[in-house]
Amino acid sequence: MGKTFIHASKIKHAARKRKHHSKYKTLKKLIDNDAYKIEPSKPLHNGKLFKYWKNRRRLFTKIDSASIYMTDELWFSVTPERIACFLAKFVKACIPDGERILDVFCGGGGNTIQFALQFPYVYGVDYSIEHIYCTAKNSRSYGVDDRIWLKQGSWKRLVSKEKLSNIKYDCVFGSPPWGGPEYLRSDVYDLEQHLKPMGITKMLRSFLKLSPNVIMFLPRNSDLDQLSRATRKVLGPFAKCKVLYVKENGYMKGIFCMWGECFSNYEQATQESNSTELSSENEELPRGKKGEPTVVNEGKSVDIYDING
Ligand SMILES: C[S@@+](CC[C@H](N)C(=O)[O-])C[C@H]1O[C@@H](n2cnc3c(N)ncnc32)[C@H](O)[C@@H]1O
Repeated sequence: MGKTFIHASKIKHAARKRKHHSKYKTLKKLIDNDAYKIEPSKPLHNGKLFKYWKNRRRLFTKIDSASIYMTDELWFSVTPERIACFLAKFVKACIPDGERILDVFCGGGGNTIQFALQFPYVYGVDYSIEHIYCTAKNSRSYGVDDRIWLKQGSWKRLVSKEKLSNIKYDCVFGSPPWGGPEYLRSDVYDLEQHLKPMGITKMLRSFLKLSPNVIMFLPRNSDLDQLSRATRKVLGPFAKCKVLYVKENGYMKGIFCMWGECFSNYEQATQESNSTELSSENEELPRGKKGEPTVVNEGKSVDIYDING
């Protein structure tokens, strides 16, 4: 299954087998030292991360009952569990027969794990071997490491070398780096300049090489006009991007941007994707009517959901 990937439940074996390769040497060291394991009751040494640590149970609800592994970067990068769970159920509702999901920047496995709870084959890519290790460990704690395959590598390189195209993915998801917590410094987030490792147009093009169904998790202050332009440039003048503003506990967490026919009529899917109450609000809706996914211009439509938690 996915020759270029390592099965998450076999990373120890892979690290031992390829121990002469530098990245596997690092992986072996991490495994041997049980590195990055969180002691949930002990505040972190790094004071700057305290506010993230205080919210640790939002990131992984199993943090008190199972072993969770996090690097410093992951504290502010992992998708909170309720949001990741909502998205995974949403994708399942939109693509009920789907089997294979690719999570391009898998980080600590926040999204990968929730996808694996819904789909039988989930592939995670990240250029940090530490994060690949954390995803493997965390997925084990959630009992889904048998459904996850991982690959370390730079997204640009993997796509240009066509290293991932031997698998037919039903959906490609990515939560790319937003450039750290500073992403809110300006009113509008420039999706061409500040998104890593490439701007929105190139990123969309690269995702679409692998599946017609694409989702990205982007900053809440993303420039929607850039999103429209990228959509039309890559997919043609009549193409649409659905934008779902996601709130947790009344706080706007980010936006899910979706391309692909299966995401066009998602009213039904949002109802199916969340077992708790989902409410739509219009207070921060940029333009459009309450509760309706409204086309606000040629390139995008906007909706807003509050995941009560
Ligand atoms: C926002 S985090 C993803 C968090 C993840 N969704 C989760 O819930 O744990 C972004 C990830 O992208 C990875 N990354 C950054 N640049 C990359 C690149 N060029 N290729 C692959 N991964 C990259 C980082 O190592 C980081 O783990």
